[in-house]
Amino acid sequence: MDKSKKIIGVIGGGSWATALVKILTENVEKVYWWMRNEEAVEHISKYKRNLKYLQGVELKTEKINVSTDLESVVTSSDIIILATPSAFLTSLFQDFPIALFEGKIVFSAVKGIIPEYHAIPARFIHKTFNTPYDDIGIISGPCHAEEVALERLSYLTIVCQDEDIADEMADKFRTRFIKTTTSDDLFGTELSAILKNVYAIASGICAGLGYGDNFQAVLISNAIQEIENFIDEVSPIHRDVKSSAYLGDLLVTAYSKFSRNRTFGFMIGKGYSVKIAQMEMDMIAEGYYAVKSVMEINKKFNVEMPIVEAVYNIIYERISPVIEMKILTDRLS
Ligand SMILES: NC(=O)C1=CN([C@@H]2O[C@H](COP(=O)(O)OP(=O)(O)OC[C@H]3O[C@@H](n4cnc5c(N)ncnc54)[C@H](O)[C@@H]3O)[C@@H](O)[C@H]2O)C=CC1
Ligand SMILES: O=C(CO)COP(=O)(O)O
Repeated sequence: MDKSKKIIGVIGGGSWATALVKILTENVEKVYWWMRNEEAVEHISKYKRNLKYLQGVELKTEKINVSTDLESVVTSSDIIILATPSAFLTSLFQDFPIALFEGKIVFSAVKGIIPEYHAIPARFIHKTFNTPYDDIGIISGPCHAEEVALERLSYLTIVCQDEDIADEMADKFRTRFIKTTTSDDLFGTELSAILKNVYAIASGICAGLGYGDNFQAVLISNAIQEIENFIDEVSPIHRDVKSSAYLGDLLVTAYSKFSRNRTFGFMIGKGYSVKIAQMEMDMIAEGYYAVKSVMEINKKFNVEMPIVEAVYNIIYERISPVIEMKILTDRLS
């Protein structure tokens, strides 16, 4: 098939899916787009805007085929991009005729762990759709949907072990406000993108507790070391964690006012309960689920991860953030 003719389908109706559709319609003639909410579909068709997410973005609806029919979006597309929060993936595909995924390339833009299996999206895709790892890709940052909406210059890292597929997707996402780089580090990039959400929660908690910039710098320096130690242990290949997909994504999430994970952590640092913080945000902080799964996965690898442990203890063991962060300060260097 002519590379440029491959049709893309985006699965998800939130901010990130909306941003990805916006970018794609700069380059391609047709994008299929699935979302759950019929009202949101009608709103897009009528007003060219997503009802609840990135409402400021005027979408090129003449290029978008949006619907709530998941089977038809998958069937119509050659490349499927998953862009829902990780916690909804299992139920979404529970009764789906998996054979429809045969021969499809599947990308994940999800930065979370599927909680039921403690599985990263690449593994979920491989196991659920029988997609070979060479046909699985990752779209990573550093990139916040809100800045894409504003067309502020952003960089995406497109990851696939098959170099041709990575190049092809990088072409489709390159626009006047998006630069793209490629990588073949499927597992390392994905794990790093998941872990940085936990560190962004830690950063938010510390900011909420009143720790200053000096401490934040130490926290994030230690965080990138935890990331490096963990991903090198789980997926030992040569990589440079100073690259944007690792360190850059950590920095943007830990410091940006747009980060849901940081905001969630900030509220906890300010004394909100986990439940109230989640209700207040009305958006998903992936790190909430990820920290539990990382603790579980790490039982096998035994990497020293004091920041992950601190966030877990605060969120799941209900240990006071003041006490837990005080203990953490003695474990950082
Ligand atoms: N927003 C961003 O800047 C970026 C987000 N991501 C990742 O993209 C993924 C999606 O995040 P966002 O779009 O930002 O989330 P969001 O919080 O903006 O939207 C959540 C979406 O989940 C949907 N949803 C809620 N309950 C559902 C259910 N039971 N079943 C199916 N869908 C349900 C909502 O309708 C909405 O479409 C996450 O893994 C996130 O880490 C990755 C890079 C950037
Ligand atoms: O992954 C992101 C930026 O690269 C988005 O992070 P948040 O989910 O914390 O907003």
